[in-house]
Amino acid sequence: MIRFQEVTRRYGEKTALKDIGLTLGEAGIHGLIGPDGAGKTTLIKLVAGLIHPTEGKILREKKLRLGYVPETFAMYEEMGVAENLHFYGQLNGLDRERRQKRIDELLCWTDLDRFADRRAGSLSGGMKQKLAIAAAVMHRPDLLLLDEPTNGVDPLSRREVWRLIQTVAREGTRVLVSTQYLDEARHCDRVLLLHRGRVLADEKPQEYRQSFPYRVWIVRDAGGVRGKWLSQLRQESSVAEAYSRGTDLVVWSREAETVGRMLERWAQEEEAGPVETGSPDWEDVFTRYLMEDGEGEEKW
Ligand SMILES: Nc1ncnc2c1ncn2[C@@H]1O[C@H](COP(=O)(O)OP(=O)(O)OP(=O)(O)O)[C@@H](O)[C@H]1O
Repeated sequence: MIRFQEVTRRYGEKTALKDIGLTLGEAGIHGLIGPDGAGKTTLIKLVAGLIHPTEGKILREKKLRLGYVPETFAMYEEMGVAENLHFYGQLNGLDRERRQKRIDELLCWTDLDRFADRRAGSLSGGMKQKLAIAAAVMHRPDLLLLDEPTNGVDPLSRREVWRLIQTVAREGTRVLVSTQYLDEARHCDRVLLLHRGRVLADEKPQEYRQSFPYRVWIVRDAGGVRGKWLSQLRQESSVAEAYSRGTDLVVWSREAETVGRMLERWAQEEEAGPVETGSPDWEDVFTRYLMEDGEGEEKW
């Protein structure tokens, strides 16, 4: 277990994390979600012990073995895939026999066995991340830290990377993983939402969804009327939020009947629609917290 006690971390004048009190390291996957600059990397580096709090304390379980996958690819690009793993195994003190056995296991597990001799620098984004994860779990850590492991990875490889993370967690390694992809919350057992260096919430994914306080309306194919409707909707007291998603218009309201009837009428008049009522998606669920924190327009 790792406990943060009123931890503040500054870089010069800039406060990256403010008064953080939290406990990390439960079994399973703990996701870390927040917009650019929220403080995710700073939090992970503090857990890893790579940087230290400016104020406050971090209490860490003794003899905690950590694995760390940083935001930027940290393997030796000129070395082969298996060669990189040998190197990490050596660093972690595995003797030759145990190292070879573990590397065979990891190559097979990541489907990188066909590429064992390939230069690490020539791998695709997804394969690079799989190699980085294999190197980080070489010594079977108690806690694996991953800083945006799916950033810039194509959607199919993202699924592969999550499959690996889930296997690591099932085998008993606790995982702390940051992401900018909100829908990846569904892979986590718990999600910590960071914004401007503060923790806004730390709950199970289903709890976020269940506590969403608004009914959601979606006007499909609202292309031509979006701009006009958005400005009208934002003046309506019964509308909590209205925004465009692709060619759709999304509206949140506590008074769903009034808003629903109004949207239906508009859609008929302007030949837009259909108008549907739906459940909030991950963007709705997390944007609500940013909005309540006084920032409606912040980009994820
Ligand atoms: N070395 C540094 N010197 C000065 N400011 C920094 C430094 N590292 C981070 N910051 C600032 O601290 C804040 C938090 O940064 P951090 O990298 O932890 O956020 P993040 O959530 O990981 O964002 P990103 O997804 O952009 O990496 C940001 O405003 C950032 O500009």
